[in-house]
Amino acid sequence: MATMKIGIVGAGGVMGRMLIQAVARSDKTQLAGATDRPDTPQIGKDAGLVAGIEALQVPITEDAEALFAAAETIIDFTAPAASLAHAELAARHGTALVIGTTGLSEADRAVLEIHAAKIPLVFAPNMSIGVNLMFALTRQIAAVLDNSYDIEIVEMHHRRKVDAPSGTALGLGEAAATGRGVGLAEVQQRARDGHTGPRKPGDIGFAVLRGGDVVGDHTVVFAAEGERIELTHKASNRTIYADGALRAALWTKGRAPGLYGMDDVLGLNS
Ligand SMILES: NC(=O)C1=CN([C@@H]2O[C@H](COP(=O)(O)OP(=O)(O)OC[C@H]3O[C@@H](n4cnc5c(N)ncnc54)[C@H](OP(=O)(O)O)[C@@H]3O)[C@@H](O)[C@H]2O)C=CC1
Ligand SMILES: O=C(O)C1=N[C@H](C(=O)O)C[C@H](O)C1
Repeated sequence: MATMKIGIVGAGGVMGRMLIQAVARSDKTQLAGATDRPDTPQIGKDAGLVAGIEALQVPITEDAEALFAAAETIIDFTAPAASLAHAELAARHGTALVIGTTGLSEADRAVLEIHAAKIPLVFAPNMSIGVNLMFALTRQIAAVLDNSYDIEIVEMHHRRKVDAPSGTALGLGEAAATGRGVGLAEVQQRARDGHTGPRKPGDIGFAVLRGGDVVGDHTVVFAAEGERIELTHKASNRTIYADGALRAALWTKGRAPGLYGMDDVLGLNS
């Protein structure tokens, strides 16, 4: 069976290195190339050595144009502006794209939608199986419980994380709002401070913690008078994200253009 040629952008990042390891580990994929931001010390180094494995004879370059021309599918865990630039390149080259970057605005998502008219593009704030099941469970529970159950979403991540709430927390908020048949924008409480007054029925609240090396913890709380349901996911290893992204990349083969999520990849919609 022919292996899929995968390109990794943001190759020197924490997830970039995990993705290089995952591509090298799989017998279904080969590393077509790897890029990072110009001026980073990783440029010119071997992608395998940067990822902490054996040399792969693939240097990390700053030439994204060449990478998008050479690869069948690109995996991007970088930063919002970089992911938008990569989506434009992917659409121009007809290269499938998997984006795990979080912190994109509504306007950014609309831009992805435009590029996805030309290529299969999988975009998901969390590539793990567990969290994607938790999205579905959150939607189901929220559809059953009325506003006497207050929904709060708590997340904790490592001290390096730059966006808040996490993309996953916002995804859980979307799932809860969808279950309740409301728009998240109308009911979200992204932060509380000072004399806030009592909680409004129907609000969906967020609380964010940052510290140490926490990979990613998420809890959805449904709290009523007399009882509380809590759904919790704790990531202890980033391979769940890298393996999920690789699964998404393989899934794009022969797929029609469009903007897809991990629920499509995992068959959670059928
Ligand atoms: N969907 C999911 O399952 C998951 C999503 N994430 C998300 O992935 C993203 C990355 O996370 P993480 O790996 O921890 O972050 P890092 O900061 O470690 O890595 C990001 C990498 O992208 C590089 N980069 C930035 N701009 C560009 C550019 N224009 N071209 C090429 N490379 C660029 C950075 O370079 P430099 O350092 O020089 O700026 C860095 O190497 C975050 O948004 C995070 O929330 C993380 C885990 C799971
Ligand atoms: O930055 C991270 O590390 C993570 N980001 C994603 C998010 O914002 O939800 C996914 C995961 O929680 C790890």
